[in-house]
Amino acid sequence: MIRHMSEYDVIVLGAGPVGENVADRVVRGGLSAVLVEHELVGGECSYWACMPSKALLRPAQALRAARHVAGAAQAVTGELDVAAVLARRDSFTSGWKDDGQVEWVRGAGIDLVRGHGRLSGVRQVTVDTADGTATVLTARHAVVVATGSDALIPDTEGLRDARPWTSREATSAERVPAGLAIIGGGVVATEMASAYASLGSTVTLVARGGLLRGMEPFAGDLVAAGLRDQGATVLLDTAVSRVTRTDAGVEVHTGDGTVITAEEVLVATGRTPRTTGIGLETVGLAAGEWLTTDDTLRVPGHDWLYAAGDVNHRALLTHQGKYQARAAGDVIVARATGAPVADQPWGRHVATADHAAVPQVVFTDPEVASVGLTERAARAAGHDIRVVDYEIGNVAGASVRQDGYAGTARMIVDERRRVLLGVTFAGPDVSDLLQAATIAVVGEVPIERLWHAVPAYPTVSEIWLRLLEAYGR
Ligand SMILES: Cc1cc2nc3c(=O)[nH]c(=O)nc-3n(C[C@H](O)[C@H](O)[C@H](O)COP(=O)(O)OP(=O)(O)OC[C@H]3O[C@@H](n4cnc5c(N)ncnc54)[C@H](O)[C@@H]3O)c2cc1C
Ligand SMILES: NC(=O)c1ccc[n+]([C@@H]2O[C@H](COP(=O)([O-])OP(=O)(O)OC[C@H]3O[C@@H](n4cnc5c(N)ncnc54)[C@H](O)[C@@H]3O)[C@@H](O)[C@H]2O)c1
Repeated sequence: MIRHMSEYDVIVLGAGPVGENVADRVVRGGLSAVLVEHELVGGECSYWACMPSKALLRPAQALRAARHVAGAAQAVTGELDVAAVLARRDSFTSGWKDDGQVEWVRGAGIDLVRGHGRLSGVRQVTVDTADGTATVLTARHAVVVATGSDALIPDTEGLRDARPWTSREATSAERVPAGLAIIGGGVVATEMASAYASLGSTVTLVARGGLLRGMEPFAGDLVAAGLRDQGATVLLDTAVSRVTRTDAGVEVHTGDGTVITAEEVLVATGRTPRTTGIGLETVGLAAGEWLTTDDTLRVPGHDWLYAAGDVNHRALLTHQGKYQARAAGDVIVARATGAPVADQPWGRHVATADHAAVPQVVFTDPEVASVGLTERAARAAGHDIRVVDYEIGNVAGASVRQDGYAGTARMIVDERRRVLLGVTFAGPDVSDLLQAATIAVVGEVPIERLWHAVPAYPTVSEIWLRLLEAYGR
């Protein structure tokens, strides 16, 4: 039954961090916008991803930091209070209630329709609600798909029947399993291995290759060593052949005949797009695929359809999705009002950084912070590069920060243009070094000018000076 029909300038399907930001930009630009959400306003990031995962990791990181500073270490006489860690995590997810975010949406002048949204034609979305009624929304200008992604569960024998944890269960668990087997070697696997090992679980991580494969190889090596220091077992280059649930928990069988027994198994093998059941076929697009866009986040061949955030597979990160949201929201307003469109590289209406400068932090211990190209990616792209490495522990600020500081920094210099193509830091507390690197890469700051960006003494940021000295003047 059709209950209601409404018209808006812009319809945004999915009220995760990306959808919220698209709608906000649209309204700020003077157009009307409606968000359609079938679960919690705030999306994966707020309730089952970024925030709860970081909340699970931070207390142990703070404890280890104190243990690595003589004087402070003597004051640490107890262990983590697991109940307090879980309670603090719950405060970040607001107990999995979205009242606060709904209030923000209302305050921002955005309408919200709750229910499952699906395209039902050009510039039209039908929202099926729990009471069996449907609301038909039409958009004067644009529909933005910001439905995000789900955990991918591979076709490994027995895995689905074993009722594995995905990132959702790992980030929202109310108790810590005695043993946790983790399949995967990426960001979710390494972060959750660190969190659960610190919380007292016996963790076995099984990676079919190395760890953090898209990053510089030293990052994965340092993270593997860190996880082992935290008591986790890390099995590299190991395939999982079969998983079974038993009365006692789970058994994970590897290709070489090893059987790992644990209470739970976490599958952390990447993501799959939420593009099934959203009516893409009604406008000639395939369901179940990532949505391809141009740099203004518009789907080619459909001048009214945009896709932002995880669902377009450009960069599966909250901050990068929100960056896309700002470009998409603003360009929709510009196109609707006839204002000039700045779609040249690095213009206001394009997400150029998705190709050249995606910053990412892996919140393991040590942390990994990277932006731009790795050595491998730069060579594959045909750049004439020089690779400059420096041990961060040799920097005065690092030695003061932590006894026995171990970490590595690498910058990739484009030798032709003498600018940075990429930077990676791996070491304790390196996350906040990243924005300087991002500015250097995005700003294409010449090496000669970087010498004038003097890092304060004695901060870990002096790594910049050491990298420049290692490169030479
Ligand atoms: C464990 C984990 C940790 C992470 N940590 C970080 C981190 O530290 N930093 C970082 O930058 N990124 C992190 N990420 C990635 C980050 O969570 C995503 O990049 C981000 O959530 C993507 O935002 P989005 O708005 O595109 O999608 P989502 O957050 O998935 O939001 C999509 C929304 O759309 C709704 N929706 C979907 N389909 C429909 C429909 N048909 N009708 C109505 N509503 C619908 C969903 O319910 C959801 O609310 C992490 C991911 C995981 C899994
Ligand atoms: N701190 C952060 O920024 C953060 C934290 C968590 C997640 N995320 C985002 O969430 C996304 C998902 O993370 P993820 O760790 O699930 O994905 P990922 O792509 O980082 O890693 C997937 C891992 O699973 C392995 N894998 C894939 N298929 C497999 C199979 N069939 N069998 C065994 N292993 C297999 C891969 O080799 C890889 O090691 C990432 O793209 C990341 O950007 C970000």
